[in-house]
Amino acid sequence: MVSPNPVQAPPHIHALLTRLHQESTVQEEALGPYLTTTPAAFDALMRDKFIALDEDKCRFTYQLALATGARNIAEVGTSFGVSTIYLALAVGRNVARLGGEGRVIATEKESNKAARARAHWAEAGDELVARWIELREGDLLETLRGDVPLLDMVLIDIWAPVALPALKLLEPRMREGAVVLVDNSISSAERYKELLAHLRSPTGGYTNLTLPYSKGLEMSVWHGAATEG
Ligand SMILES: C[S@@+](CC[C@H](N)C(=O)[O-])C[C@H]1O[C@@H](n2cnc3c(N)ncnc32)[C@H](O)[C@@H]1O
Repeated sequence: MVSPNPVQAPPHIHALLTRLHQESTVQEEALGPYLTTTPAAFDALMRDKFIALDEDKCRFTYQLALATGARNIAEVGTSFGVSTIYLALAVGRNVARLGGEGRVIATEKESNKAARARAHWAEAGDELVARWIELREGDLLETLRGDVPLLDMVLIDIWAPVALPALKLLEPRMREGAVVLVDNSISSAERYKELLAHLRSPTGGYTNLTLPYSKGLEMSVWHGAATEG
């Protein structure tokens, strides 16, 4: 028996998510292994690509956000905003259940991608999705420097060189027990090796597990202490 979709949302949001995942999958299959010479060439190649988090991983992320009551989530790498929709749906439900405030801090450096993401969130609707998202446009190593609430969850779905610096930037704002998810921790283990070494170090402040999704999904729990500010 196939497991039902855990995501609770009206039909137009399910239709949107199905369409966006399909577009992303078709693009990635056409892309093949992407080897480019320079970071600039890589950025140019990726400027019109989704590279969305896989649908099953998005559903897991949504479930995890509900289970942990996550109300403040940082998304490191937003692109056209697919995984963001799942995070926003979960944050909205958690705020309705637990009270208080909550938001998904989304991050995207490409302005065309940020515009497409905003259009997708508008299509999903303000009530359930758009109102829960604060998109920070620009290099996230700058945009995440200030005004970060105490975080319950961090989703890292980003080009490898930015991943560890982004996590280190956010660690002082992560609550004890915050969950960090990193996509492609098996397939990109070499590119992510510094990040994974940090997450897996016995003295790094995390307990860590590699989830056996296609290409891997790293799930780490932070046991360090957030600092004020
Ligand atoms: C793998 S995609 C994110 C996919 C998204 N999580 C989803 O499921 O739809 C990574 C995105 O991070 C963006 N990015 C890469 N480096 C960045 C940086 N330094 N600051 C902000 N965004 C960056 C890229 O432009 C790209 O759109």
